[in-house]
Amino acid sequence: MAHSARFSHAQQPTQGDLDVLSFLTSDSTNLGPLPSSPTRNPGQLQGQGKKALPRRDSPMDALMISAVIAGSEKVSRHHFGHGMSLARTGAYASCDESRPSSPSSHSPKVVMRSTQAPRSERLRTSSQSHSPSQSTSAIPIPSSKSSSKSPSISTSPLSSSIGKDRPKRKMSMDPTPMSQTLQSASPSSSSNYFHPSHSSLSILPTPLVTSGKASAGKPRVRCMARTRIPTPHGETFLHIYHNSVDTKEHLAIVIDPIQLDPRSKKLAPRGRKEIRSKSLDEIWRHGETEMERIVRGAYIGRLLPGQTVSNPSSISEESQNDITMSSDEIQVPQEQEDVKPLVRIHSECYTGETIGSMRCDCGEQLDEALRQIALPQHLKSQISQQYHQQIHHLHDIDSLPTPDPSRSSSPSSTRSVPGRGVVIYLRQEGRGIGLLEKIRAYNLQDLGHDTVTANLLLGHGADERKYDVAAEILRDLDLANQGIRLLTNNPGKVEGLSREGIKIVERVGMTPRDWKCQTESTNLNYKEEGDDNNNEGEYHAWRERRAGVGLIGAGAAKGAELEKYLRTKVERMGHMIEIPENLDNTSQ
Ligand SMILES: Nc1nc2c(ncn2[C@@H]2O[C@H](COP(=O)(O)OP(=O)(O)OP(=O)(O)O)[C@@H](O)[C@H]2O)c(=O)[nH]1
Repeated sequence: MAHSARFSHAQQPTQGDLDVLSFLTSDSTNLGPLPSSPTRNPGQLQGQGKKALPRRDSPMDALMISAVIAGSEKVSRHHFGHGMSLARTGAYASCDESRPSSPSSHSPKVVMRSTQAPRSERLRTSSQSHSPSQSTSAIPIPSSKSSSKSPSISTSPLSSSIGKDRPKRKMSMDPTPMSQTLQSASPSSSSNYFHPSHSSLSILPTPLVTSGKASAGKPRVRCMARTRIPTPHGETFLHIYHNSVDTKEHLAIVIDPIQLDPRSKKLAPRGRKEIRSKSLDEIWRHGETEMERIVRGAYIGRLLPGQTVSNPSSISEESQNDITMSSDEIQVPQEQEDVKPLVRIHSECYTGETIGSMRCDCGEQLDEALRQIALPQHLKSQISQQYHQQIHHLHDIDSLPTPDPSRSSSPSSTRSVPGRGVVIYLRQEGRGIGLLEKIRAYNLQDLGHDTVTANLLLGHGADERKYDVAAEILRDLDLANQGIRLLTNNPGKVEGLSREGIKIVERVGMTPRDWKCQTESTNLNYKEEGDDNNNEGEYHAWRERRAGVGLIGAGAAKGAELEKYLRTKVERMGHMIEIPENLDNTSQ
């Protein structure tokens, strides 16, 4: 493809272009550090010609090339080809011309040059041309006239400013867009509820919330939204966090049944506080509407059609207890201390969690963490006979998940209370090196290296994760000081969180299910010899679960909400699937 226009004289390749050019045309057997002379004149390059520069198609390490390209913020993949031609023509030449097989590469007469500036430059030009405060003429646009001149080495600062002043991309933590959008949103509004064209009223400057005492250098976090998610382990609240150090959306999956289930509320020890986000619940701006609060999830209890929202900040701890007690027909025992929330700091693992990779047990661990957090806990208590009778009326004890046996003691001195806690899901894929690098590490592992060596061979640390954001999220959920039980086998996590000021009262270990299976299996063999009450059922249940380790719940998704979701797909979106007859009339 030939470009009809040429660059003006005023344009000049950037240092990044020159770095890549120099690297790619250097002796491929000597892949040393990149040349970095800033004063090099592109004209010299042109003059050096083929004598000084080896062929571009000499064997090169593709990995190194991509590393160089990725490392230079001024170079895009499109420059790769253009840069080759620069060596001969001093301009951005067409891709065709840069091919060694191209006739033009042997004929100095045919010189085709691209007028295409780097993409970032084009974007900048375009955004400036749309900006009312900037004249579009401030950016020289290559004209077809000037391009006819030769030689066409540019002298203008074509991309000299690219990347220099560009602010680092940060994820927005400003609630303004949502507020603006919803500011004028009201059910009576005839226009589109969520359309950004809604005029905005003045938005108060909302300083980014740092939960708790902020000290210099600590990341700041804000919960942007939360919503209720039903899972096989019970209902959860998924919280989406933004922060001031990276652009990742870290998550908090809160299990706290007292927020949704009145029975759990009655069973919970008095004084138990709901696990809520301070930054989400606070008032984001004067005059924020009920709908804004509902949409971001700053409501209390369960949303129901047509419901209005109550303001969490207006409900004190005392009045929450009053709510519990006033609706109580039973006298809940007075415990000395509630069981501490169970917390798991989980690092993202696409392969383990999404495609059920059995290279790791991450998917299973996520599932197991949610399962354990949801388990009722045993609390030491003075339980009266009367309480026992009342509690059996209150709910069907057998329908609850089995309490965690590791926490049980004599039934006469304990009672079952709803489990609670949170999984902080950090987007630190591959122990912080990212998915791409983890995949490369897997290939090294296939060659016989272990996970640590594979990381090191790729130039990474064995574990590059940090826990400062997790600590701030815990602080935002008011779990930093009251003491948590941490679900992990990793001493680095205990140390990392403690260093960030999180009070850990207990470490709860996680045994891989397969190892548990093997234990069960041994027990099974032993019991099979003479004991009828063997654990065969349980053993097979464990085995079954291995089939879906990447799924939360490790089994089939089901429930009324799923049925409604499927029914809508069939009835409203034309999905080609038959609703089973027995569901046809029941789940409307
Ligand atoms: N680099 C690398 N990361 C891996 C590999 N396998 C799993 N991971 C990542 O490791 C993280 C999980 O960390 P682990 O060290 O397995 O376990 P942990 O969370 O530190 O420890 P526990 O709390 O005891 O589970 C996730 O981010 C996974 O993506 C691997 O082979 N190489």
